[in-house]
Amino acid sequence: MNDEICVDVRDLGQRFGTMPFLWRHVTFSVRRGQTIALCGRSGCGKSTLLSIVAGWFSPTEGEVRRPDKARVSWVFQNPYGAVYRTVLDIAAYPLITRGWRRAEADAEALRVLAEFGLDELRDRLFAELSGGEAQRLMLVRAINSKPDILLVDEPTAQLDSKTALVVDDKLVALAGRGAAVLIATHDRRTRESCDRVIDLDTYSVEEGGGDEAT
Ligand SMILES: Nc1ncnc2c1ncn2[C@@H]1O[C@H](COP(=O)(O)OP(=O)(O)OP(=O)(O)O)[C@@H](O)[C@H]1O
Repeated sequence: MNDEICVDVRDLGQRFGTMPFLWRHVTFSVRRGQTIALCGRSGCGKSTLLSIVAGWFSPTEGEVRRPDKARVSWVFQNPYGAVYRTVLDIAAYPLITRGWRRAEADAEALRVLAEFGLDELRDRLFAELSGGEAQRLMLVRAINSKPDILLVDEPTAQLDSKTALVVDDKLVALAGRGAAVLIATHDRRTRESCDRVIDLDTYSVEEGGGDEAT
Protein backbone atom coordinates (compact mmCIF):
# COMPACT_ATOMS: atom_id res chain seq x y z
CA MET A 1 0.00 0.00 0.00
CA ASN A 2 1.41 3.40 -0.85
CA ASP A 3 1.07 6.37 1.44
CA GLU A 4 -0.21 8.74 -1.21
CA ILE A 5 -1.87 11.93 0.06
CA CYS A 6 -5.60 11.57 -0.65
CA VAL A 7 -6.88 14.77 0.92
CA ASP A 8 -4.79 17.92 0.95
CA VAL A 9 -6.47 20.82 2.75
CA ARG A 10 -4.68 24.13 2.30
CA ASP A 11 -5.39 27.30 4.26
CA LEU A 12 -9.12 26.64 4.38
CA GLY A 13 -11.51 29.24 5.78
CA GLN A 14 -15.30 29.21 5.85
CA ARG A 15 -17.98 31.70 6.72
CA PHE A 16 -21.67 31.87 5.79
CA GLY A 17 -22.91 35.29 4.67
CA THR A 18 -21.89 37.96 7.13
CA MET A 19 -21.44 35.50 10.03
CA PRO A 20 -17.96 35.35 11.58
CA PHE A 21 -15.58 32.77 10.11
CA LEU A 22 -16.16 29.28 11.53
CA TRP A 23 -12.42 28.77 11.17
CA ARG A 24 -9.54 30.05 9.04
CA HIS A 25 -6.10 28.82 7.92
CA VAL A 26 -7.03 25.15 8.39
CA THR A 27 -4.25 23.10 6.81
CA PHE A 28 -3.75 19.33 6.98
CA SER A 29 -3.36 16.31 4.75
CA VAL A 30 -4.62 12.75 5.01
CA ARG A 31 -2.69 9.85 3.51
CA ARG A 32 -3.98 6.43 2.56
CA GLY A 33 -4.19 4.35 5.71
CA GLN A 34 -4.75 7.31 8.03
CA THR A 35 -7.76 8.09 10.21
CA ILE A 36 -8.40 11.68 11.27
CA ALA A 37 -10.93 12.78 13.89
CA LEU A 38 -12.54 16.21 13.48
CA CYS A 39 -13.68 17.42 16.90
CA GLY A 40 -15.15 20.49 18.55
CA ARG A 41 -18.40 21.75 20.03
CA SER A 42 -21.71 21.41 18.20
CA GLY A 43 -21.89 24.02 15.44
CA CYS A 44 -18.14 24.58 15.12
CA GLY A 45 -18.22 23.42 11.51
CA LYS A 46 -17.27 19.74 11.43
CA SER A 47 -19.98 18.73 8.94
CA THR A 48 -19.22 21.84 6.91
CA LEU A 49 -15.57 20.81 6.59
CA LEU A 50 -16.58 17.28 5.54
CA SER A 51 -18.91 18.73 2.89
CA ILE A 52 -16.12 20.90 1.50
CA VAL A 53 -13.74 17.91 1.38
CA ALA A 54 -16.51 15.95 -0.40
CA GLY A 55 -16.57 18.73 -3.00
CA TRP A 56 -20.18 19.72 -2.38
CA PHE A 57 -19.33 23.38 -2.23
CA SER A 58 -16.31 25.64 -2.52
CA PRO A 59 -14.82 27.12 0.62
CA THR A 60 -14.71 30.87 1.28
CA GLU A 61 -10.92 30.67 1.39
CA GLY A 62 -8.29 28.09 0.50
CA GLU A 63 -8.58 24.81 -1.37
CA VAL A 64 -8.89 21.05 -1.08
CA ARG A 65 -6.86 18.87 -3.42
CA ARG A 66 -7.68 15.23 -4.11
CA PRO A 67 -6.00 12.85 -6.59
CA ASP A 68 -7.79 12.59 -9.95
CA LYS A 69 -10.38 9.81 -9.95
CA ALA A 70 -10.23 9.36 -6.17
CA ARG A 71 -13.41 7.55 -5.15
CA VAL A 72 -15.12 9.47 -2.36
CA SER A 73 -17.76 7.92 -0.16
CA TRP A 74 -19.61 9.50 2.75
CA VAL A 75 -21.84 8.52 5.61
CA PHE A 76 -23.81 11.47 6.89
CA GLN A 77 -26.04 11.85 9.93
CA ASN A 78 -29.28 11.84 7.99
CA PRO A 79 -29.01 9.44 5.09
CA TYR A 80 -31.56 10.36 2.48
CA GLY A 81 -33.05 8.27 -0.29
CA ALA A 82 -33.47 4.55 -0.59
CA VAL A 83 -36.30 4.63 1.96
CA TYR A 84 -38.32 1.87 0.26
CA ARG A 85 -35.44 -0.41 -0.63
CA THR A 86 -34.30 -3.39 1.39
CA VAL A 87 -31.18 -3.58 3.52
CA LEU A 88 -29.64 -6.18 1.19
CA ASP A 89 -30.39 -4.07 -1.90
CA ILE A 90 -28.73 -1.03 -0.41
CA ALA A 91 -25.67 -2.97 0.78
CA ALA A 92 -25.23 -4.76 -2.57
CA TYR A 93 -25.85 -1.74 -4.80
CA PRO A 94 -22.29 -0.31 -4.81
CA LEU A 95 -20.89 -3.75 -5.70
CA ILE A 96 -23.32 -4.08 -8.61
CA THR A 97 -22.33 -0.62 -9.87
CA ARG A 98 -18.72 -1.83 -9.71
CA GLY A 99 -19.61 -4.71 -12.06
CA TRP A 100 -20.27 -7.59 -9.65
CA ARG A 101 -22.95 -10.11 -10.65
CA ARG A 102 -26.12 -9.97 -8.52
CA ALA A 103 -25.63 -13.31 -6.72
CA GLU A 104 -22.00 -12.57 -5.88
CA ALA A 105 -22.83 -9.03 -4.82
CA ASP A 106 -25.58 -10.33 -2.53
CA ALA A 107 -23.22 -12.90 -0.96
CA GLU A 108 -20.50 -10.30 -0.34
CA ALA A 109 -23.03 -7.75 0.93
CA LEU A 110 -24.42 -10.33 3.37
CA ARG A 111 -20.92 -11.08 4.62
CA VAL A 112 -20.24 -7.39 5.39
CA LEU A 113 -23.75 -6.93 6.84
CA ALA A 114 -23.02 -9.81 9.23
CA GLU A 115 -19.86 -8.05 10.45
CA PHE A 116 -22.10 -5.15 11.47
CA GLY A 117 -24.80 -7.36 12.97
CA LEU A 118 -27.27 -6.45 10.24
CA ASP A 119 -27.60 -9.70 8.23
CA GLU A 120 -30.84 -10.72 9.93
CA LEU A 121 -32.38 -7.45 8.73
CA ARG A 122 -31.61 -8.22 5.07
CA ASP A 123 -35.25 -8.03 3.93
CA ARG A 124 -36.26 -4.99 6.00
CA LEU A 125 -36.99 -1.73 4.28
CA PHE A 126 -34.67 1.15 5.04
CA ALA A 127 -37.65 3.10 6.38
CA GLU A 128 -38.19 0.43 9.03
CA LEU A 129 -34.69 0.64 10.53
CA SER A 130 -33.75 2.38 13.75
CA GLY A 131 -31.40 5.38 13.54
CA GLY A 132 -28.37 3.32 14.59
CA GLU A 133 -29.20 0.48 12.19
CA ALA A 134 -29.60 2.94 9.31
CA GLN A 135 -26.28 4.58 10.14
CA ARG A 136 -24.50 1.21 10.17
CA LEU A 137 -26.14 0.22 6.88
CA MET A 138 -24.88 3.41 5.25
CA LEU A 139 -21.42 2.51 6.54
CA VAL A 140 -21.67 -0.95 4.92
CA ARG A 141 -22.73 0.69 1.67
CA ALA A 142 -19.79 3.11 1.83
CA ILE A 143 -17.32 0.29 2.60
CA ASN A 144 -18.65 -1.77 -0.32
CA SER A 145 -17.93 1.11 -2.67
CA LYS A 146 -14.20 0.64 -1.79
CA PRO A 147 -13.53 4.33 -1.34
CA ASP A 148 -10.13 6.02 -1.51
CA ILE A 149 -11.57 8.67 0.78
CA LEU A 150 -14.27 7.96 3.37
CA LEU A 151 -16.01 10.87 5.11
CA VAL A 152 -18.11 9.96 8.12
CA ASP A 153 -20.30 12.24 10.21
CA GLU A 154 -20.92 11.12 13.82
CA PRO A 155 -20.73 7.36 13.16
CA THR A 156 -21.35 6.33 16.75
CA ALA A 157 -23.77 9.02 17.94
CA GLN A 158 -26.80 6.72 17.93
CA LEU A 159 -25.10 3.50 18.98
CA ASP A 160 -24.68 1.64 22.27
CA SER A 161 -21.06 1.48 23.42
CA LYS A 162 -20.46 -2.12 22.28
CA THR A 163 -21.74 -1.47 18.75
CA ALA A 164 -19.84 1.82 18.69
CA LEU A 165 -16.60 -0.08 19.31
CA VAL A 166 -17.34 -2.39 16.37
CA VAL A 167 -17.88 0.64 14.12
CA ASP A 168 -14.65 2.31 15.34
CA ASP A 169 -12.76 -0.92 14.56
CA LYS A 170 -14.31 -1.10 11.07
CA LEU A 171 -13.25 2.45 10.29
CA VAL A 172 -9.68 1.74 11.37
CA ALA A 173 -9.74 -1.51 9.33
CA LEU A 174 -10.96 0.35 6.26
CA ALA A 175 -8.05 2.76 6.60
CA GLY A 176 -5.81 -0.32 6.92
CA ARG A 177 -7.02 -1.38 3.48
CA GLY A 178 -5.77 1.88 2.00
CA ALA A 179 -8.48 4.48 2.51
CA ALA A 180 -8.03 7.98 3.92
CA VAL A 181 -10.72 8.29 6.60
CA LEU A 182 -12.05 11.55 8.07
CA ILE A 183 -14.51 11.30 10.95
CA ALA A 184 -16.47 14.14 12.54
CA THR A 185 -17.15 13.02 16.10
CA HIS A 186 -17.95 13.95 19.68
CA ASP A 187 -17.08 10.44 20.85
CA ARG A 188 -13.93 10.18 22.99
CA ARG A 189 -13.31 6.54 22.06
CA THR A 190 -13.63 7.22 18.34
CA ARG A 191 -11.17 10.06 18.77
CA GLU A 192 -8.76 7.76 20.61
CA SER A 193 -8.91 5.21 17.79
CA CYS A 194 -7.75 7.79 15.22
CA ASP A 195 -4.21 8.63 14.15
CA ARG A 196 -4.71 12.36 14.49
CA VAL A 197 -7.22 14.69 16.12
CA ILE A 198 -8.08 18.08 14.66
CA ASP A 199 -9.98 20.35 17.03
CA LEU A 200 -11.94 22.87 14.98
CA ASP A 201 -12.91 24.91 18.07
CA THR A 202 -9.40 25.98 18.83
CA TYR A 203 -8.04 24.78 15.50
CA SER A 204 -5.25 22.61 16.78
CA VAL A 205 -3.82 19.32 15.59
CA GLU A 206 -2.81 16.47 17.89
CA GLU A 207 -0.89 13.41 16.70
CA GLY A 208 -1.81 9.96 17.89
CA GLY A 209 -5.43 10.55 18.98
CA GLY A 210 -6.14 10.32 22.67
CA ASP A 211 -5.98 13.45 24.76
CA GLU A 212 -8.03 16.46 23.86
CA ALA A 213 -6.03 19.01 21.90
CA THR A 214 -5.94 22.32 23.72
N1 LIG B 1 -25.47 26.44 4.17
C1 LIG B 1 -25.39 27.11 5.32
N2 LIG B 1 -25.80 28.39 5.42
C2 LIG B 1 -25.70 29.07 6.57
N3 LIG B 1 -25.19 28.57 7.70
C3 LIG B 1 -24.76 27.30 7.68
C4 LIG B 1 -24.84 26.51 6.49
N4 LIG B 1 -24.33 25.28 6.77
C5 LIG B 1 -23.97 25.32 8.07
N5 LIG B 1 -24.22 26.52 8.61
C6 LIG B 1 -23.92 26.94 9.99
O1 LIG B 1 -22.54 26.75 10.21
C7 LIG B 1 -22.31 26.26 11.54
C8 LIG B 1 -21.56 24.95 11.48
O2 LIG B 1 -22.45 23.89 11.11
P1 LIG B 1 -21.99 22.37 11.05
O3 LIG B 1 -23.18 21.55 10.74
O4 LIG B 1 -20.82 22.27 10.13
O5 LIG B 1 -21.49 22.14 12.56
P2 LIG B 1 -21.04 20.79 13.30
O6 LIG B 1 -19.77 21.10 14.02
O7 LIG B 1 -21.00 19.65 12.35
O8 LIG B 1 -22.23 20.61 14.35
P3 LIG B 1 -22.81 19.28 15.09
O9 LIG B 1 -21.71 18.77 16.00
O10 LIG B 1 -23.96 19.84 15.86
O11 LIG B 1 -23.21 18.31 14.02
C9 LIG B 1 -23.68 26.17 12.21
O12 LIG B 1 -23.89 27.33 12.96
C10 LIG B 1 -24.64 26.09 11.03
O13 LIG B 1 -25.89 26.63 11.36
